[in-house]
Amino acid sequence: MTHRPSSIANPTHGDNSPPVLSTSPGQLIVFTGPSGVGKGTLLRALLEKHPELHLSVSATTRAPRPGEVHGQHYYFVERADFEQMIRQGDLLEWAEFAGNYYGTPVQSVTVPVQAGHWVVLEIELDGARQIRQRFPGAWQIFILPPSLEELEHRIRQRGQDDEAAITRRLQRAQVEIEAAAEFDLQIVNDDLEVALERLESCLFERLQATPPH
Ligand SMILES: Nc1nc2c(ncn2[C@@H]2O[C@H](COP(=O)(O)OP(=O)(O)O)[C@@H](O)[C@H]2O)c(=O)[nH]1
Ligand SMILES: Nc1ncnc2c1ncn2[C@@H]1O[C@H](COP(=O)(O)OP(=O)(O)O)[C@@H](O)[C@H]1O
Repeated sequence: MTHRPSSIANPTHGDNSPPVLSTSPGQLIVFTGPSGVGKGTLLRALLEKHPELHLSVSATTRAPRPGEVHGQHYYFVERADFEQMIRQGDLLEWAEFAGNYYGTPVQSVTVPVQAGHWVVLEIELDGARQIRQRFPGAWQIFILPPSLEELEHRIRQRGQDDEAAITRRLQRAQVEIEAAAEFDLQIVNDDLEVALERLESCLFERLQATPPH
């Protein structure tokens, strides 16, 4: 467990509840699921078909992977800067995952949602729980792997993480999967096309009533 400065409050750790916020006139959609399950792959395919969806860019202290671009995949920041963002209230939610901080900048959500857009967050379990408290109107989707063996296979064949990072991700995966029932919708990402079709149909059926601007 990484040292957490005592002045940094995290809503999932029993601190004062932050104010409840509205997703109107837009929509807020949260994607959660264990590392390696295929969230990024599914989201890329969804956004290609539906460029009207806005993907929120998170801040992280993780080092960039080859090909990752600052401001596009993540805002890559130092730990001290991230902790300052927390203190300043610049993050809607944040969590530590596999030894690094991850968080959603307030502006990445409030500006497009207030402009009437549909905003997608791809975040881990602690963060999804914080968003559920702050935005009761958000729609939360959990992506499941067909099995833990297939999940490990996908993380390994992606070839992006060292052995220690893989172990931390797999340990956390079991905890996250146990929380899947908390979410509004669960989708098993076995066959990618089937999962994408289910995601698309559920998403647009559910959100049709308020189309994006
Ligand atoms: N709470 C929170 N989690 C995030 C955020 N951005 C990314 N994550 C999650 O952090 C975890 C690790 O992400 P990453 O290092 O990119 O690894 P990957 O999911 O294995 O590709 C994943 O579960 C992401 O969904 C964020 O802004 N807040
Ligand atoms: N349905 C699927 N079947 C087989 N492999 C998949 C499927 N979905 C994703 N993958 C692969 O699994 C690996 C992890 O996917 P990724 O999207 O990076 O996961 P996440 O964003 O959840 O960490 C990638 O190599 C990706 O190509």
